[in-house]
Order: sequence, then C-alpha cells, then structure tokens
Amino acid sequence: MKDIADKLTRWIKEEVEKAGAKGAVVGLSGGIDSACVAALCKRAFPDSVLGVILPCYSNPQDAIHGRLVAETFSIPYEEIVLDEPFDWFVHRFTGQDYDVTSCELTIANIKPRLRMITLYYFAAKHNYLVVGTENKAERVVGHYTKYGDGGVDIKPLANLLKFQVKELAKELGVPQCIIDKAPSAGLWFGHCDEQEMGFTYKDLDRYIMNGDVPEPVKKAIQDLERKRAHKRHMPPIPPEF
Ligand SMILES: Nc1ncnc2c1ncn2[C@@H]1O[C@H](COP(=O)(O)OP(=O)(O)OC[C@H]2O[C@@H]([n+]3cccc(C(=O)O)c3)[C@H](O)[C@@H]2O)[C@@H](O)[C@H]1O
Ligand SMILES: Nc1ncnc2c1ncn2[C@@H]1O[C@H](COP(=O)(O)OP(=O)(O)OP(=O)(O)O)[C@@H](O)[C@H]1O
Repeated sequence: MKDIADKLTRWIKEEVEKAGAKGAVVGLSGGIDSACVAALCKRAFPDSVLGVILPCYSNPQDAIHGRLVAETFSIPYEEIVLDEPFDWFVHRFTGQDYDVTSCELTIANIKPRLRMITLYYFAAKHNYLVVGTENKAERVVGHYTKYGDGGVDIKPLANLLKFQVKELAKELGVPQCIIDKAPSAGLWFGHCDEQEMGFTYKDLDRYIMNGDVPEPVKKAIQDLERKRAHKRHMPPIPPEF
C-alpha cells in the first residue's frame, strides 16, 4: 500500500497543478474515505489543504471524528453547520419542519448538495480543487448523490475497493476508531450503507473482483449498477441537427 499511497499522492499533485490550482479542499465527514483523501492531499500539498466539516443534522460524533482527522494530519479546517439552510429548503419544499426520523432520499439528498455548494465556495476562494472521496465500490453501484458528494473535481480513490481503502487508511495513519466505524453516508439518523444497499461492502468488493457472490446478491448489485449507470456518464447531449 505504500506504493499506492505514493502514486496517489503524486497523481493528486499532478492533477491539481494541471488545473492551474494551488491545493485541495476536502469535506471531512469523519469517515474513512475522507480521512484517506485528506491525508493524501496533505502529503501532496503540505501547506495548501483545507478540511471542511459540514454537519447537517448529523451525529455529533461525525464532527468529532472530522476534527480528529484534521488534527491527526495537521490540516487547517473550517466548520459550518448547515442545519439552517437545510431547514429553509425543507420548509419551502414540503411546508413542514424537517422530520429527523425520515429517510426520504428526495429530502436527504439536499444535504450533500448543500455541502457541494460550500466546498466549491472554498475551492474558488483559495484556487483549490474539490477533492472527492468516492471509492470503486461506491462508483460501481452509484452509492453517492449526483452533484452532491459526487460533484467534485478529482476522485483519487475511484479505483480502490473498500477493503483497499481500509489498507490505505492503515498505511496513512488514519486513527483506528475511524477505520473501525460502520460505513455510513450519514444522510439520516442511524443511516448504514450496507443496510440501505442490501448487501455488504465485502460482497460488493468480491463481485467487482471476480463476480463470486451468491445469486441474489449479484442480482441486487446488478440492479443498482444498471439503475445508476447514468451517474458514471456525462449528461447526454443531442447530435447537431
Ligand atoms: N436514467 C437516468 N438518466 C439520467 N439521469 C437520471 C436517470 N435516472 C435517474 N436520474 C437522475 O438521478 C437522480 C437520482 O440520483 P441521486 O439524486 O443521486 O439519488 P439516489 O441515487 O436515489 O440517492 C443517492 C444514493 O446515494 C447514497 N449516498 C449519498 C451520499 C453519500 C453516500 C456515501 O456513502 O458516500 C451515499 C444514498 O444513501 C442513496 O442511496 C434522479 O432524481 C434523476 O434526476
Ligand atoms: N458532515 C460532513 N462534513 C463534511 N463533509 C462531509 C460530511 N458528510 C459527508 N461529507 C463528504 O461527502 C463524502 C461522502 O460521504 P460519506 O459519509 O459516504 O464518506 P466517508 O464518511 O468519508 O466514508 P464512509 O463511506 O466510509 O462512511 C465524504 O467523504 C465527505 O467528503
């Protein structure tokens, strides 16, 4: 994994410089993916990385872990609570207050989209790129919000399976409590990726590597892969008529 960490560090540096930018902005969710990306960005740009912690009706533990990542890797960070703008949208769209027990995606997906707006503000302010955290497992089944956490400039983890992200996290020195957490997009209270998807990351990794998973799991993965294929492409445009 040391080799991969070095290669990804160089790749980030090259991509950012190619874009004429000076550094990186990373949303710090307190999860393993953003912890790895933050650590890699710090290696690539020791003096020009910004972490941004953006709670939006989030579990307070997430911000604690986000700060832990920033402190572990000596990354300066901003913290902006998004509850208020989120409330505005929910009230305007539904005429009601936010129901914190709701897992309705039409509403929950507003959260990552508000984060995207915030990250792009800081990117433009500092001439940095927004560095995304999507890994290969999430990419295959589109487990991210289109133009939310999927709305980023570069995605250094996009070719790593979930188990490889774990190995990378160990190599980079990500705190163990973050490595051990259950993967969660944190879109609602108690949100658990594996529960929502209906299969485990272990099976998803195995499916991508060699297809060797039980038939019902394969079907569930392939259904999502098909349904969310649009997220892996640019928006279709018509030919010049
Ligand atoms: N065929 C098609 N061609 C072009 N566009 C198509 C389309 N079908 C839907 N769409 C568009 O896509 C939209 C649906 O996609 P989207 O808005 O993303 O929504 P959707 O995929 O329904 O939900 C987002 C998923 O990502 C998960 N997530 C979110 C954030 C972070 C993480 C994480 O773990 O890191 C995971 C979340 O738990 C949920 O399962 C539709 O409303 C429509 O606008
Ligand atoms: N509260 C938050 N503050 C800042 N950024 C966030 C927050 N929640 C999510 N994000 C951004 O959106 C990305 C996707 O969210 P998600 O929670 O799935 O990833 P993660 O927590 O890094 O890893 P995992 O999938 O292992 O939980 C994060 O990596 C991060 O960049």
